[in-house]
Amino acid sequence: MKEAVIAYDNVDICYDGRTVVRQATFSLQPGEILGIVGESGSGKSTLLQSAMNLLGPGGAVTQGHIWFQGQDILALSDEGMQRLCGAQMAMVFQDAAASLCPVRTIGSQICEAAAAHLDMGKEEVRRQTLELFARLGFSDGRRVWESYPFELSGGMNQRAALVLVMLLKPALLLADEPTSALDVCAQKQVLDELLYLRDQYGTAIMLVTHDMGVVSRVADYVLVVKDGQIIEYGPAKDVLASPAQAYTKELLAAVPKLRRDRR
Ligand SMILES: Nc1ncnc2c1ncn2[C@@H]1O[C@H](COP(=O)(O)OP(=O)(O)OP(=O)(O)O)[C@@H](O)[C@H]1O
Repeated sequence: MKEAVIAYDNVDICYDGRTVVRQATFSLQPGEILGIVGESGSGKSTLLQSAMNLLGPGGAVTQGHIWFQGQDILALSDEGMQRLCGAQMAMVFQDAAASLCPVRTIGSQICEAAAAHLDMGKEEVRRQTLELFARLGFSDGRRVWESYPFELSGGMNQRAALVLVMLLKPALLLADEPTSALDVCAQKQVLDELLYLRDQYGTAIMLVTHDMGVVSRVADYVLVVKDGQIIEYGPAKDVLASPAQAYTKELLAAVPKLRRDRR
């Protein structure tokens, strides 16, 4: 078995002394997509944020280890963490525009992020980005490159954020509800981009979502969190076909018809 891209080993996470995630243990191999589901406040985002040391001042991992490609990330210095973030571990959020700078074009933001992590000139970054835009079916890639985030739809901003991730080719993408704010059409395009990222670059993806339909479409494994505890974890096809926990059945009951039409 290959080394895990990321492995949580008996992890507890607290905010201001209150434990909100308990004994989390799971791992992802290269190219695997893990769907993380559970009701609001169950600890899904906290799990993602802990991998990037983004818990904020009141938050801390108080027990266990998080291993990234064999390195104990909780023991990394700030510089060590900064080297990992972006180049090897990237994150996308529900509101892509909010994570982009409002007063700079998509193109200049892609160039800046690429300059921080890639040995590539601006012209080459532009060429590769426009090539990816074209391959991913953007109808007018040049316009997107020259646009400010507010000039684009939420779906287009999310897709552009994922193209930046594709340039960086990280080993791990943390995706926090990347499709929740989008209409059905944009949702499909973003899911297709996640699959493209995984298939082309072998990126493993931790995907937080409320939507079991999204899980059924792209996830290889599913992790169900309730009140900070993992209550079910296994191959998506098994968990979706015969959930062991009543709570998972309830989540599934909210989806009228599940389709795994891409796999
Ligand atoms: N910065 C913070 N400070 C204090 N408590 C926090 C902080 N962030 C999250 N929490 C608490 O931690 C628990 C888990 O929150 P988290 O955001 O991880 O849940 P979630 O499953 O991602 O919810 P949602 O689906 O609504 O985004 C909640 O009780 C929440 O109130």
